[in-house]
Amino acid sequence: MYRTAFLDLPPLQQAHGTVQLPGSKSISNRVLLLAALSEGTTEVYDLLDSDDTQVMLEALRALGCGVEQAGAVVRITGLGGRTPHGGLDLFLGNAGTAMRPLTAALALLGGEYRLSGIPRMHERPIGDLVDALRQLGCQIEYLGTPGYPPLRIAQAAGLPSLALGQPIAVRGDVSSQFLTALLLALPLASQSQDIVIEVVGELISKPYIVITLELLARFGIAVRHEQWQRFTIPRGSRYRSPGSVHVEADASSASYFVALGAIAAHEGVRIQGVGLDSIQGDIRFTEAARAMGAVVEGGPNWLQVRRGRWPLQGIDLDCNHIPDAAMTLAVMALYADSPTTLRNIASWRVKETDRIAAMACELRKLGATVEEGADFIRVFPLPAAADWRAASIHTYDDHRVAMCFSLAAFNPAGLPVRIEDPRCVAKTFPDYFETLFSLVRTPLPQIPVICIDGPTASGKGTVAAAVAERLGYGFLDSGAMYRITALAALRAGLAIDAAHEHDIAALARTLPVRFAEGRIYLGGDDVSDAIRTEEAGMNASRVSALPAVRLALVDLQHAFRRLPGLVADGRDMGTVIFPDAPLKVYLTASATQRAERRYKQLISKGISANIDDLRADLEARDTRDSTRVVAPLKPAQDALVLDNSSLTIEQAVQQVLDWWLERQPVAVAVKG
Ligand SMILES: Nc1ncnc2c1ncn2[C@@H]1O[C@H](COP(=O)(O)OP(=O)(O)O)[C@@H](O)[C@H]1O
Ligand SMILES: Nc1ccn([C@H]2C[C@H](O)[C@@H](COP(=O)(O)OP(=O)(O)O)O2)c(=O)n1
Repeated sequence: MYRTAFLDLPPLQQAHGTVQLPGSKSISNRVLLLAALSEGTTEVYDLLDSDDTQVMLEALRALGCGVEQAGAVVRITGLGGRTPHGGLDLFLGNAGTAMRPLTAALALLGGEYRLSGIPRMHERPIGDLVDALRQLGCQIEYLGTPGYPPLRIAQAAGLPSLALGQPIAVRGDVSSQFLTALLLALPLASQSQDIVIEVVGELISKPYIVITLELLARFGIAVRHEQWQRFTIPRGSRYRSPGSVHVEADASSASYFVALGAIAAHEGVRIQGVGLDSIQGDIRFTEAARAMGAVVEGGPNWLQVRRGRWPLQGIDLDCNHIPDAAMTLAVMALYADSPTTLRNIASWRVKETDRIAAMACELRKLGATVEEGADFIRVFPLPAAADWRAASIHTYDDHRVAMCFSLAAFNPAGLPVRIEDPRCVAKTFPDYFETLFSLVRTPLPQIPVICIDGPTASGKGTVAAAVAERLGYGFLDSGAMYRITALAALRAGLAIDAAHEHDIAALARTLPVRFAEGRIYLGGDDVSDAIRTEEAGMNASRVSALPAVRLALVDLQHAFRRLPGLVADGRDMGTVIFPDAPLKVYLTASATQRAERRYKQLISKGISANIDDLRADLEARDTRDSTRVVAPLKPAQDALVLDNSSLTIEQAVQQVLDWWLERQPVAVAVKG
C-alpha cells in the first residue's frame, strides 16, 4: 500500500496478465454480521482485508464474538442466543456497511452502545433507518446532528416490547443499506410472527438487496418479497451457520480491470475470483463496458477483457443497478468518441463524498467538459492528445475516486497523473496500485529515475532512501551491489585484483542477491551488516574498478527500473546506468564534513573509529573512484550539484524533491 502524500502514475500504454482480486466488501461485512448472529463457528474464506472489514471485526470482537484469524481463513464464533457485551463505544471509521447493520442489530439485541465514525461518517444519513427502528419501539438517540451518526442505542433495561404487528416502513430511495440493515437484523425478532417490511419510495440499488437475500439464505433465512416493495421474514427464522463461506472477489473492484482491458492496448486482462455468474450487482458493469466497446468473456469464476472498439463509444445509461462501478464509466468516457451520460445516480451524493461533484471537478482538471445535475453526470471525451491536461487528482478520502482516475494515465498525451492520498484505497483494495502496476507494461523511458551520485559519506544513501519513500518509488543502493560482489568474491577465495576480474565478473552475473524487508541476503545469508563495514566499502571500491565486474552488474541494476519510479544512488547512476534519467543530482560535502558524518555513524553503531583515519580513507576512496578508467565518479553533464555541507538531512531531501517536483507537468500546469 502506498502511504505517500501523492502517487505520480507515469503515462501507461499496455496491460497484460492475470489479476486475483480481493474479496467483496459488501459480501464480507454482511457475512461477518450474519456469522456473528449465528450459533456456532463459521469459517470465512477470502475475506476482504481492508479498513471497513477491520472495523467490523473489531466491533464483533468487542461485542463478545469469537474472531480468530488463521491465514486466509477467519473463524467467527457467533453470539447465538447470547447477549452481547454492553456499554460499548464502537468506532466504525467510514464504513457504512458496518454502521447501518450494526445499528439495526444492536437496537434489536438490547443494551447500551455508542456508535461513531470519522467526520464524513457523521455526514452520511442514517435517519430513515433510525425512524424505522424507532417505529418498532427501539430507543435510539442522535448524539450530534439529528438524522446522522454518532448514535446512542439506549436500552439499558433490555429490549422494549416491539411493535411487530404492522409492516415496518423504510425509505428505499436514499440508500438500500437501510433495508439491508433491517433484513439482516430483523430475524432476531421473528420467533413468534412473520415480520413484514415495506419499502417507501422506489428502491434504489436493488442488486445490493439481492446480495443480502442470497446471503441470508446461506444462513438459513428465506426472505420472501413482492415486487421489491414488501419483504417478509418468516416466523421462526433462525440464523444457522453454513459452516464455511467463500467470499467472492469484489465485482466493483473488478470494474477498474475490466476498464483497463478495454482501454489498454495488447491482449488484455484476465480477472480471477469473480465471474459472469456473480451474485454482485456490479458484475453488470461488464454490460456497460461492452456497450462502450470492450470485448468481455467470462465463466464461473473468471473474466477476460480486451480492447474491442477504439476509440470507445459514449453511452447513455441508467446506472441505478451499478452505482459504484458506474464511476469507472465516467473515466472511460474520456476515451470515447461521443459524450457519455450516467443517469439515476443521486446516491453518489451521499457516498464517501459527494461523488457527482467530485467526479465533475476532477474530470474537468483533466481537460474534460462535464455537465452535472442532481442525479446525472455527462462527460464529453478528450479525443485529441492536445485536449488533455496534466492534473493532480484530489481523492476526497474516497477509494473509488482514486482507483478510477488511475485509468487516466492511459491518456494519448503521455501525461503522468497525480493521485493525491493514494492510501484511501485501503477502504476496499489496499494493494490496488501494486496490482495495477503488475499488469501494465510501460516503455522503460517512461518510468522515471532520479539519480543521486556522489562521493562516500556525502549522504547519498540517506537522501535517496528518503526521496524514494516520499514519492513511493523503489530504491536502488547500487553501492550495495559492489559491496556484495566483493564479499562474495572473498568468500569464494578470490583475491580482488585484475587477475581475478573475469572470475569475479562471472560471480557477479549470477549473484544470488535478494532484498527483503530492509535486509539484504546473499543466498540464504543475511549480509546486511557484513557489507556495511569500512573494510567492505574499501573492497567494494576495489572491485568496482574492474570493468568486467561493472558490466556484469548492469542488468541487475536496470531491473530496478519498475513502476511507479526509482531513486538510484551510487557513483555512475546518471553517467552510465540511467543516462536518460530526468533528474540527476550530484551530492557532495566537504571531506571534513564527510569524515565527521561517517565517524558519528560508526560510533552510533558501536563501532570504534578514528576521524583522521576515516578522512584519509575516504580521500583515498574518492581518488580511486574518480580516477578509474571505467565509469569514474564525476557529475553527469546535466547533473545538478548539491553541496550539503551546511544542510540538514531534511533540507537536502527537500531540495531534491523541489527539483523533482518543479520538473513535473502538473507543477508546470499549476504555475503556467
Ligand atoms: N545533510 C546531510 N545529508 C545527508 N546525510 C547526512 C547529512 N548530515 C548528516 N548526514 C549523515 O551522514 C551519514 C552518511 O550518510 P550516507 O547516506 O550513509 O552516505 P553515502 O550513502 O553517501 O555514503 C549518515 O549517518 C547521515 O545520517
Ligand atoms: N554506482 C556505484 C556505486 C558504488 N560503487 C563503488 C565505489 C564505492 O567506493 C563502493 C561502495 O559504494 P557505496 O555507495 O556503498 O559506498 P558509500 O556508502 O558511499 O561509502 O562501490 C561504484 O563504483 N559505482
